[in-house]
Amino acid sequence: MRNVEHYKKGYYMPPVVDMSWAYKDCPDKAPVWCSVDLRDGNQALIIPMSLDEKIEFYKTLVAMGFKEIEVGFPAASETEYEFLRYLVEHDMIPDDVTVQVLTQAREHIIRKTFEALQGVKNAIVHVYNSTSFAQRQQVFRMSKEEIKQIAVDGAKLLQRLTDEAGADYRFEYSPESFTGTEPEYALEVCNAVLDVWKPTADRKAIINLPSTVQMSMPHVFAAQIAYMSQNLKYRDNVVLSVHPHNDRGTGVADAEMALLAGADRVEGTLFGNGERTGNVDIVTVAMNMFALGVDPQLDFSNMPKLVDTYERVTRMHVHPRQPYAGQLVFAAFSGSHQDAIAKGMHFREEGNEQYWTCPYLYIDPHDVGRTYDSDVIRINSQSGKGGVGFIMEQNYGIDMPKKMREDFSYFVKSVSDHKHQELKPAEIYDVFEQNYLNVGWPLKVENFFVQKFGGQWIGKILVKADEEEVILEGRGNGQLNAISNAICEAYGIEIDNLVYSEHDLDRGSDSRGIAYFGLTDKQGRTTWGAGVDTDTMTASIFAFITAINRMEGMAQRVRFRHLTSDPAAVSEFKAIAGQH
Ligand SMILES: CC(=O)SCCNC(=O)CCNC(=O)[C@H](O)C(C)(C)COP(=O)(O)OP(=O)(O)OC[C@H]1O[C@@H](n2cnc3c(N)ncnc32)[C@H](O)[C@@H]1OP(=O)(O)O
Ligand SMILES: CC(C)C(=O)C(=O)O
Repeated sequence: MRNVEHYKKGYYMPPVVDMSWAYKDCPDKAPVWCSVDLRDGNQALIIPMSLDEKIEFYKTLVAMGFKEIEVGFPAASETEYEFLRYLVEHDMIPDDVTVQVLTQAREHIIRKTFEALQGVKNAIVHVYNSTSFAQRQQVFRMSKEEIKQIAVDGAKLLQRLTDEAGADYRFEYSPESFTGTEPEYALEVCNAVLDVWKPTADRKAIINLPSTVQMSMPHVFAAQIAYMSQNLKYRDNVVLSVHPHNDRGTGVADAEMALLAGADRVEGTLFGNGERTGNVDIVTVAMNMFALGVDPQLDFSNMPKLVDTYERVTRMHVHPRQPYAGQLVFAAFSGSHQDAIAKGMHFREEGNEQYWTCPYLYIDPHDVGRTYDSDVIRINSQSGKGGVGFIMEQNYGIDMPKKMREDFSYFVKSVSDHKHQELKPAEIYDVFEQNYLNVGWPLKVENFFVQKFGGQWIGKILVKADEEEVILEGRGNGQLNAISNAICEAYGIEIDNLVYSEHDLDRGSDSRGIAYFGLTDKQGRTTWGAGVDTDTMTASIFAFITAINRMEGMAQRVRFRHLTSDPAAVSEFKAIAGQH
């Protein structure tokens, strides 16, 4: 790459690097979650949310179980200010929910923020200033002492205004751009702020460490968090929070490793909306816990609805591959995956496994409100018999013999390949119907009857062949055998092997059955057919005729052996068969 020499590591390792947290495999309980969708997420939108949109999003967050919600930056705009006022005036802050507001460490902005807070019972006032080397050098052009003083002055003003208001607000401080700050200096600033607030067990302070811009691999961030966690003053009375962004695409890893390294709280957004590449995606972090058997204490059981609300109010889109939430994240198109999933589902249905272990599906799609039918097994030219069979069985109750599934799946594959598109269950059924079900050309069954004489069955079948109605007659040791012999003898068909099965399609007195025939000729070529009728014998004959009709060269055979029957005999047959 050109210009690589323009880059260097912009982060700082802590003076003591403790990696012992890496021996833990997973957080053992949910952290405190704080949604910053309405602030950090909102400030990153092309068109920030309107009042109504913020209200809808807020209600969604409360319903999901968020207990801490950063509702905005009240000093930023009228909408932000009005939104908080609306929540207060419409009594929309449940007792167990704390609203959080963000403010720069500047007096007039803090004052405006407090104005907006009037009447709020449970609030967190979140004050920040940037501490990084680059911001000190380029933005503020201030010394470390001067930057620390901004934080301390801001902390003092928060305390004073809270006392004046007779309120019980909690406080949060963020050394913004923490990841570009020397850890010892970040610690010094945070401890100076804590010395102002003197947090107690019943009024803890939040120290929030943001990867405002991600700069390192996640384990480095976690080492920084471990250092802060181990060296912050008043640690027992401090809630250590992280606020990862996603510039390196590892926001989730930052959050997860930080939790192992000592963080108690995570600030993030749904689906990772936020500045640039976004904030950490709380959905993924929480669902990752869920998938390891740890209750995240947030409700994602209707993910499609959540996605819909989010997309509508933010005008952002959830990527089809977004973990747990994307349109395609449970979809299996490829044959071997479908086969394994279908078998895994059967294994589970048989009551074999207490835990979710289905191959290729990390979690049960039902747990996030998705369905197997439309979300999991999806059919295109990469699909195989397992998936096609699963769709036919789940949607239409059609349980073909194994080899027939294979035959059918190649058919479906090729239709999808030629159309160059995915096939929906109804389209797959159409392919089945047109090619395998009651196919009536070149031979069409008009009617039949069978009678037993002595030990033998005599079958007569009236078929339409080449526009001619013909009666065929055969004998056999069973009813079906007599009819099939009638057809095979008439057209010189030799069958080497035969597969037959049938099952009910529906339940009830007039339920239909489906029969399947696989016929293998002397050259080893197999054709398949299915027949549906309320009468099993009729369904079987339809299936047989379909399989015959699908044999190679059958049309020529019918034409070549042009058979005729006396019209009087046909009328007589119809009359007799009609009585049966
Ligand atoms: C990483 C984050 O996401 S932090 C949150 C960022 N979010 C936002 O900024 C959205 C809302 N912000 C706003 O609407 C506006 O910035 C306002 C209303 C808060 C303030 O507006 P303004 O005063 O016009 O401008 P602006 O934010 O650019 O202020 C820059 C000045 O504040 C100083 N400043 C910036 N942040 C801070 C801070 N956290 N604490 C103290 N001073 C700060 C800058 O050094 C600069 O000082 P200077 O005027 O002496 O050069
Ligand atoms: C205000 C702070 C926490 C922030 O949004 C950031 O640093 O990303």
